[in-house]
Amino acid sequence: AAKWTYNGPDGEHHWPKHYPYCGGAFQSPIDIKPELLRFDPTLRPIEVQNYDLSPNEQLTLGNNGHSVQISLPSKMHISSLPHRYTAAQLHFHWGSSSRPAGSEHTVNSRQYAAEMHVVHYNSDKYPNMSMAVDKSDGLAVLGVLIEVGEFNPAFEQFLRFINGIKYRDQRVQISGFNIRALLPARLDEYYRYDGSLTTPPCYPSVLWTVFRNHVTISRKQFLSLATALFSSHAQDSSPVPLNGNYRKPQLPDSRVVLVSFKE
Ligand SMILES: NS(=O)(=O)c1c(F)c(F)c(S(=O)(=O)CCO)c(N[C@H]2CCc3ccccc32)c1F
Ligand SMILES: [Zn+2]
Repeated sequence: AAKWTYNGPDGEHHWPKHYPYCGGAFQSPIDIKPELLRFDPTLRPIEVQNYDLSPNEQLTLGNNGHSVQISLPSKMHISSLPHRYTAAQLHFHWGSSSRPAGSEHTVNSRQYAAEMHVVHYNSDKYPNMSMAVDKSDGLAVLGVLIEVGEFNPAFEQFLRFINGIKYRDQRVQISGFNIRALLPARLDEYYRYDGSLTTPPCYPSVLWTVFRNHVTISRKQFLSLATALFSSHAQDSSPVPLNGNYRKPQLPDSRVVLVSFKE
């Protein structure tokens, strides 16, 4: 696979050269703006199962060079969609210490400090992520907007280990914790649209759910996310900081964004 970055000669404007879907339709993220919205009374609250993991379970926290990710056990799933969507991993997109604006989705052009994505695949139809990732009904991603504010104890459950994965391909085992606590309180208020992976290969395979309400992390927590990691390997002579790992909003084309709430 060709290497890709968020800036420079391999940055997002060059992605379509090696990853044609990145230049195609139904791309994510988008700017969620009023003229795209349509209230849909049939949109039910999101229901997640088995997100409250025991501390006796182990999760892999890793730096994959593009983001910090946590692998998730397959008992975790979304039960309120037409098919069962089984959790695969969660990861983040963020800005930098000098520019704490790094969410991928924007709301009325407002960019948040960061964004969390919980990636699930349609396990009713596909045996694993790899088989689902390029299918139009393959993936469902939960998006959570993150703002700097109150300290967030749930985020601390993995942030306190971040210095163990400073470099690309480093991984550590961490104890399970309540992944539901990373989500906002209200799972009944969200934006819904058909979109894509926001990284190469940008397959248009994602049913996006972006929650209306953001969560907060403290400035110290944001700075550890935004300054601890490198996209380069530990032995590389010139370390490359990992920040600003967000794709810019894509053209909505004729897409409608369904909304589960009225005001
Ligand atoms: N914003 S996003 O939700 O579109 C999205 C990412 F932004 C992102 F960085 C990753 S990744 O795996 O950490 C690195 C590049 O694939 C994935 N990973 C997905 C895509 C392919 C794949 C295969 C197995 C497990 C997870 C993923 C992703 F779905
Ligand atoms: Zn993502």
